[in-house]
Amino acid sequence: MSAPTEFHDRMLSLGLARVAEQAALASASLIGRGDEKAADQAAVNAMREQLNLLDIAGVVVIGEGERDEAPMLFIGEEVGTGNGPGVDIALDPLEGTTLTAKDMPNALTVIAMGPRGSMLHAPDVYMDKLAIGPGYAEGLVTLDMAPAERVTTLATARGCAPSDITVCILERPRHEAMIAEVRATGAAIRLISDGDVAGVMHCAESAMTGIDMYMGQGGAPEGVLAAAALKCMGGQIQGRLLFRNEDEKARAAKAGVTDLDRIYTRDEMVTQDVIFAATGVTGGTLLPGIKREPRWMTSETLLMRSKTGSVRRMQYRTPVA
Ligand SMILES: O=P(O)(O)OC[C@H]1O[C@](O)(COP(=O)(O)O)[C@@H](O)[C@@H]1O
Ligand SMILES: [Mn+2]
Repeated sequence: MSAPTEFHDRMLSLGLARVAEQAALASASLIGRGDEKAADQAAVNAMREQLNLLDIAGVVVIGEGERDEAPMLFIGEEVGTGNGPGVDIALDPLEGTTLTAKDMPNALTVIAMGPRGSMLHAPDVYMDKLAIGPGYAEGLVTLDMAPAERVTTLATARGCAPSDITVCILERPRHEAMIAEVRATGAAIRLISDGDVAGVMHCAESAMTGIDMYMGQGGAPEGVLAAAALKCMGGQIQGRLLFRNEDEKARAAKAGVTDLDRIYTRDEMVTQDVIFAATGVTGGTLLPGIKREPRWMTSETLLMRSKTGSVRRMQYRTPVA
């Protein structure tokens, strides 16, 4: 028998799915109610409660923020019973709080777990991201390329025209120039209002989602979570932290990040094998949302392991009390 402190990813994966599931079910009654904070809080509470049932000595490395701003699931919080392997946890209890409040597609609950030291301790700043799906040469497209070059390079590798490529981008004023440049190549753009973890994951399932590439600036924590997802699903992501002021640089220093200009690859953001779970809150391209019926609630969860590349879709149904 191996040591109890080893990271048993097979055994822990069902527990992780339960954490994502319960967070999603808890926020279900707040879908479309216009209250982002309440929806987020419900997911946070449920996620924390479930995490604390797991036999792990977990530390939140990507969480709700720093201790002084987040009372629960703050960065550095210890979770789990303490009886079990030491693990790092990255989570976003409700990725797409606004999507949930407005009942718009692709809100997810997201959690990843790996051995201690397996994930980049990204501070809560922005990150410039670029992602493509599996099957391409490593480093085919890079953040150093201009947006148009990324598109034409991907099209050439795929043997298609740029007009056959669809790029997913967050609709923000800061992306106006990027959007114009990508459009000038002839490529299509799927603009999303929120939810770039899902945006990146869409690249790994382009046949299902129609998305070939993701680019633009979003949350750094979401970048690490997306890297964990792609490590399981296949596909590439690069990220570069962005700092708007000295305070943000100080946060990076506090998190142990010293090289501020570095471009991180997927395997530099997530350096060891991880497990990843995401449950659909509102219905989307990758996952259906929570279904509420008079007697039942039903959820669907993607549960994935990077070690094997296995992807499970788990439907869960529970009676409504
Ligand atoms: O809204 P901003 O400041 O552009 O930030 C973008 C980030 O916010 C989100 O759209 C939503 O995140 P939350 O729902 O967790 O707040 C992320 O997917 C994305 O990375
Ligand atoms: Mn988020």
